[in-house]
Amino acid sequence: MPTDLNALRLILAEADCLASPQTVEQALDRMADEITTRLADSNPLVYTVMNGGLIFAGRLLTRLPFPLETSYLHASRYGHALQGTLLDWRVRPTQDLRGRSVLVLDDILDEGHTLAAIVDYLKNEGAREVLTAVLVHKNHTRKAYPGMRADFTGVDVADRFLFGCGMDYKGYWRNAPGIYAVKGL
Ligand SMILES: O=P(O)(O)OC[C@H]1O[C@H](OP(=O)(O)OP(=O)(O)O)[C@H](O)[C@@H]1O
Ligand code: HPA
Repeated sequence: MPTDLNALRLILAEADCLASPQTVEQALDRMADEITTRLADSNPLVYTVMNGGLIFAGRLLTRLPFPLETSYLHASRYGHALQGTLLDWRVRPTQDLRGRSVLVLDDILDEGHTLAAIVDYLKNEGAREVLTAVLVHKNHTRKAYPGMRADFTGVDVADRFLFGCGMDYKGYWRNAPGIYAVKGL
């Protein structure tokens, strides 16, 4: 079936904006300051979690004024679905992690199973410390463990289905510049 582009345009037009592009910019500036304070002298290896972390990482990394290395990994639990299932590792890290400080960047901590599995994996590979940064923390009590939070968070938002700034609605609108909730979801 051909993609219904007008239906996709309507999704954005009717969505609730939970964080404006300006709010996102301010959150990125604050996160960059916090991460710089914590990691400027640690020579970190910074992993972007594909695909959702791509836009967040691109916007954050140029704000970090210290030496670091970048790489990516790909783990997916949702595909284009609105609910998560088992984590599917598509690209695992290949670098030597022994003794390294590692920072993981992703768009959202929703239930947290994705980040929890990635952190476990990186620690098992010998990382000295693994820190996490997400643009969005979704407020609810269904986390992988009670009280789970990333080390660095951009904005806390309501328990809705979100898109924009890397988060997709059925594969679309990762490119939307703010953080939006689908009407009725
Ligand atoms: O906290 P959780 O409930 O585990 O969900 C968060 C994860 O879900 C999304 O990835 P997704 O599986 O949709 O893959 P994608 O990044 O390729 O869209 C998002 O980018 C996070 O990685
Ligand atoms: O609310 C969401 N939107 C898009 N992708 C996601 N992955 C986990 N939660 C979400």
